[in-house]
Amino acid sequence: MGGIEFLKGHGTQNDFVLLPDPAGRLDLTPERVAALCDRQRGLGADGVLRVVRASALGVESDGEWFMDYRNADGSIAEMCGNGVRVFARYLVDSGLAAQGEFTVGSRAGDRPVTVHPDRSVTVHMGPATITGTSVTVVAGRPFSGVAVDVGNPHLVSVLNDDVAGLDLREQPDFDHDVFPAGVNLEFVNLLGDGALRMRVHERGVGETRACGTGTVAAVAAALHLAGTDAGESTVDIPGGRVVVTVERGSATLSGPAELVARGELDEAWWAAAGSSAS
Ligand SMILES: N[C@@H](CCC[C@H](N)C(=O)O)C(=O)O
Repeated sequence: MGGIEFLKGHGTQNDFVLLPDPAGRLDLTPERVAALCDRQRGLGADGVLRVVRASALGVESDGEWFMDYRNADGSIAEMCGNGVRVFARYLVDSGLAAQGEFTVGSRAGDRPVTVHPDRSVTVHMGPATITGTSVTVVAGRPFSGVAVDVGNPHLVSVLNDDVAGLDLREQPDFDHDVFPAGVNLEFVNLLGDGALRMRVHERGVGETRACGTGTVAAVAAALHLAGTDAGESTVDIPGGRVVVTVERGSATLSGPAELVARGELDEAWWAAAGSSAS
């Protein structure tokens, strides 16, 4: 077997290892994902994007390519908004898709994307659905929030205090009856004129510097609390800025997507990573 190709990329500093695997041959175990994403014993990333043909997985999609997304802990998630942008960037830069509009398959369904000449990418994120309310507890402090489904689960809490003051190093508590499969937790300040500032604690990762589905959830929740279901916002996250539009039944996410490096994984490391925390 030849070496296993990888790339490293990020969207507003939500960073990913990309594994081109058109025919779906890689044995991508949770252990290998966790080892790749480990910032000491691996390459380091918030998640892995396996680039595989939808037909190779037998997945129904209008797009040729399927984003097989994994969280840093090895768990599988339905959708990753920043990941789709980086995935689309890779397809265009590698000549696997033409710049402009095309569709990427994901576990949450097809996601039409537009890759712009300035290297930014817009993703049609599907509906952001308000599903109720719940509470999260951060370092002993309860915060009520709005639950939002963006293909994956979110709980958005709007704070009066600056979100910069939150300690998100530990997993915040949440209601496991409401979120049996876990939840991404967004903490938001309203900046006026619809602009938001956000920090996020991601399911399966921990605090990250950006979360695309999280920014869509945050805007949908802010609009809901303001008594409406449509609007456009900038969202400032630690890793940069994205623009989100929400309409009834659909949302878009626009922001940068960069590729940083490409190389080959060491075969002995890959083999050992499949079985234990090497
Ligand atoms: N960073 C992503 C979301 C990745 C999945 C999430 N951690 C989950 O488990 O649902 C994004 O940009 O949307």
